[in-house]
Amino acid sequence: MVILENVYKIYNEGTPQAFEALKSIDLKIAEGETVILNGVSGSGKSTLLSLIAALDKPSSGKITVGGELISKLPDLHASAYRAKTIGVIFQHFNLLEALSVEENVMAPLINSRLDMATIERRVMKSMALAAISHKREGEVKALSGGEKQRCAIARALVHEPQLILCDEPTANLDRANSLKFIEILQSLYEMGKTIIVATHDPLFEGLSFVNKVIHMEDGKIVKREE
Ligand SMILES: Nc1ncnc2c1ncn2[C@@H]1O[C@H](COP(=O)(O)OP(=O)(O)OP(=O)(O)O)[C@@H](O)[C@H]1O
Repeated sequence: MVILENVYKIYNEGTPQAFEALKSIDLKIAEGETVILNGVSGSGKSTLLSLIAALDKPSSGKITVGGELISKLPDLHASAYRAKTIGVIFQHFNLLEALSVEENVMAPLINSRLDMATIERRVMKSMALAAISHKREGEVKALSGGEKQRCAIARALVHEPQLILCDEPTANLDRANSLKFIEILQSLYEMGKTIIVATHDPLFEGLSFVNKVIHMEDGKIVKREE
C-alpha cells in the first residue's frame, strides 16, 4: 500500500540553512497494517507523514501509495489524492469551535457530489466509530480535550479513507482518553484500514494489533521491529 524508496527530505535546499530531515528512507507498509513511527522530537516523524500525505514533496526518492506515485503529484492532484485516500489526525484538532460536532464532521463532504442521505449516513457512521455520537449537537467549544479529539477523528473518517495518518495523537490527552483513542484505532485496524502513528507515547508499546514499529533517529530508520 505504502512504499518509500530511498527518500530524502532536505529543508531549505541549496541555502546555508539546508537541513537533511530524512535520509535514505526505505519502508514498505502492506494494506491493513498498523505501523508505529517512534523517535525523539526532531527525528523526522512528522516530515515522513507529511510526505506520505503529499502535503510536501521529497527532495529525492520515490513514494507510492496504493500503486499511485505521489512523490511528484502537482498540488491539485495532491489535494484530490488526500480527499480520496488519506485521513489525518493531529495533536491539534483544527476544529471549527463555534459549530456543532455534526457540522464539523460533515464539513469535508459539503462540496462532494454525494447526496444528502449518503452524507448523513456517513456522518452518523463516523461519529459512532469515534464514540462521539452522544455529543452530535453540542458546540465544539464546550467539549473536553478527549471529546474534541474524537470529533476530529470522526471528521478524518467521514470520507472513508483507506490510509489513516496520526501525528502524536495522544500528546494532549490524559491516560483514560489515550486508551480510548487506542481502542478506536484498534477498531479501524479491524476494519482493514492501513494506519501509521507517529508517537513517543509508551502506551503504544506492545499493542497486539501493531504490525511494525519503526524507530527513527536523526532522519534515519535505525531499527525495525516486525
Ligand atoms: N519547514 C521546515 N524547515 C526547516 N526545518 C524543518 C522544517 N520542518 C521540520 N524541520 C526540521 O526537520 C527535523 C525533523 O522535524 P520533524 O517535525 O519531522 O520531527 P518529529 O520527529 O516529527 O518531531 P516532533 O515529535 O517534535 O514533531 C527537525 O530538526 C526540524 O527542526
